[in-house]
Amino acid sequence: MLTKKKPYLKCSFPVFTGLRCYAKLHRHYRITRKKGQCVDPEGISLNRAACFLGFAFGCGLILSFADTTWTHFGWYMCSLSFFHYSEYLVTAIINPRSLSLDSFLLNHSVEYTVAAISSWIEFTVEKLLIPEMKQMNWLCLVGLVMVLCGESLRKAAMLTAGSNFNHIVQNEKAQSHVLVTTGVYALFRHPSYVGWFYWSIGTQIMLCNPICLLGYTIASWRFFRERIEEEEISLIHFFGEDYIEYKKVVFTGLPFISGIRVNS
Ligand SMILES: C[S@@+](CC[C@H](N)C(=O)[O-])C[C@H]1O[C@@H](n2cnc3c(N)ncnc32)[C@H](O)[C@@H]1O
Repeated sequence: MLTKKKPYLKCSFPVFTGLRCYAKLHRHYRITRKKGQCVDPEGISLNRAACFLGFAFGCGLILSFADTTWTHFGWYMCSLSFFHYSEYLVTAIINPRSLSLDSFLLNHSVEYTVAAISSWIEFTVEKLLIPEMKQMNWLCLVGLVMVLCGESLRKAAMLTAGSNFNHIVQNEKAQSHVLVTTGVYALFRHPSYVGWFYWSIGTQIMLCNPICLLGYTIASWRFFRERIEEEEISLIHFFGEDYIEYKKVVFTGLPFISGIRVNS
């Protein structure tokens, strides 16, 4: 008799592939060390990070399609792992010279890690105590749309800025650095920050996490306000009048953030 395959079993492919890659890599690393050969720690860490993200994405897919009440957490796992993986991938396309393990943005800051862990704790505690709170499908869908739009805007900004985009704000102008004012940069002065801001809030709406939603909104708003001011000092220093003119006509894109004040 033919038995129907469970749909979520199809999604287990990335999980097993991720695990197999990780195991192979670990074996290779042990053998190389045993033989006293030179190992490339950065390369090993890169592969580990990529395998880990593939594994997390696969687990997220399984949860999303399985018959469970953890579906929205599955969406969240897919969004988070895709975001970090694609940060590395797009950096590899636009600015390979700056590519490193940090391009995954996994070790962004202690605050970022604490924020992520807090959201997992809030989700689990509320799910156990008030399970119906986590079943507001329409709200989770709003969060998912915010995540998808935020992600697309951020990646569009990175692709538009090309080699002028760097995860580390530059204080010295490279010869090749030019001012970008087209595409999504004609809509917002800081499109990648706008995308990241709404993406991070969207993840908490998707998880129906009221405490983290408030915390994420305040913390990321403050973070981007400071970062934009710092970045604009450098940009004015690099591009002078051209940036001041650009600043006059294009809004930052973030609510109540106007960037550095310029006395004219
Ligand atoms: C992480 S990227 C963020 C770019 C921009 N703030 C955004 O949100 O899309 C930071 C780097 O982009 C550069 N940058 C920011 N705006 C730029 C623009 N309009 N044209 C060229 N480079 C820019 C800065 O010099 C900095 O090194």
